[in-house]
Amino acid sequence: MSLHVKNLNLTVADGSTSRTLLNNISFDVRAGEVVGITGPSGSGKSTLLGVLGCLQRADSGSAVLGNIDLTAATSNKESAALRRTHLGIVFQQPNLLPSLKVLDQLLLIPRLGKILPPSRKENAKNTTKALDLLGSIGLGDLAYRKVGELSGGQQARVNLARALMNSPKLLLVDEPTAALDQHSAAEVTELILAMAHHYNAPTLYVSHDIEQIKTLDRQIELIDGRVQEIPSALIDS
Ligand SMILES: Nc1ncnc2c1ncn2[C@@H]1O[C@H](COP(=O)(O)OP(=O)(O)OP(=O)(O)O)[C@@H](O)[C@H]1O
Repeated sequence: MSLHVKNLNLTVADGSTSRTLLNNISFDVRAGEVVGITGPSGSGKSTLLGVLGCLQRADSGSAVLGNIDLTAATSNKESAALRRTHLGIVFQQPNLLPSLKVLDQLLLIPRLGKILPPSRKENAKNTTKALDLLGSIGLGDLAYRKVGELSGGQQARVNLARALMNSPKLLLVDEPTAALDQHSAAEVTELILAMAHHYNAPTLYVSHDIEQIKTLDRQIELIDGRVQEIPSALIDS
């Protein structure tokens, strides 16, 4: 399914005046397409991801994923349910639990929002899924290692695998490579592209790292909360 963002606006109070963070933002992302979002610091990139990730509400406009309106949630509970069922979010700070094994870190995801522990059958199914996922991102051998013992690049992969545990229909990625060297950054970006294509999930990838952004399917620039789309010919030059 594709993402259609239409006329998103968000203005917040800023002392005695107000500040427009999102200014009539409209764009589409096709299923499986990875769109890089660049722009100066403070231009609204993380705010946009926050609105699409149901972490923040826009004042007006819509973001429709397939036939699901991500901006329609009216309570935190509804927003959390949308995130659990439809969204994969990769934050810059993974906030992984260092003492947990990699596999157990992933198995926390299907438990979110549930009171009862999973049945034996559910647990077996989730474990198979998590191990498959870890295998597909090159961490199969580390499933039983503690997260805190992994390198930064490996933790970034766990962060991605965790976001994919619910087979998201939209993937939102905020500065996934900021703490990585160029080699690890390129590997993580390649994986994000591969996974977005594999899950056919429209993906937004916010970054200041122009080397990584250049490898994505398309690029959008935000300036003062407004979209400026860059034609691919310019990205190549
Ligand atoms: N709730 C809020 N109230 C007031 N100002 C806010 C609020 N949320 C964000 N801002 C401000 O809005 C601007 C946009 O923030 P945002 O984090 O979206 O920018 P960004 O483009 O992601 O920046 P960076 O590249 O530095 O991460 C910033 O100046 C920020 O301080």
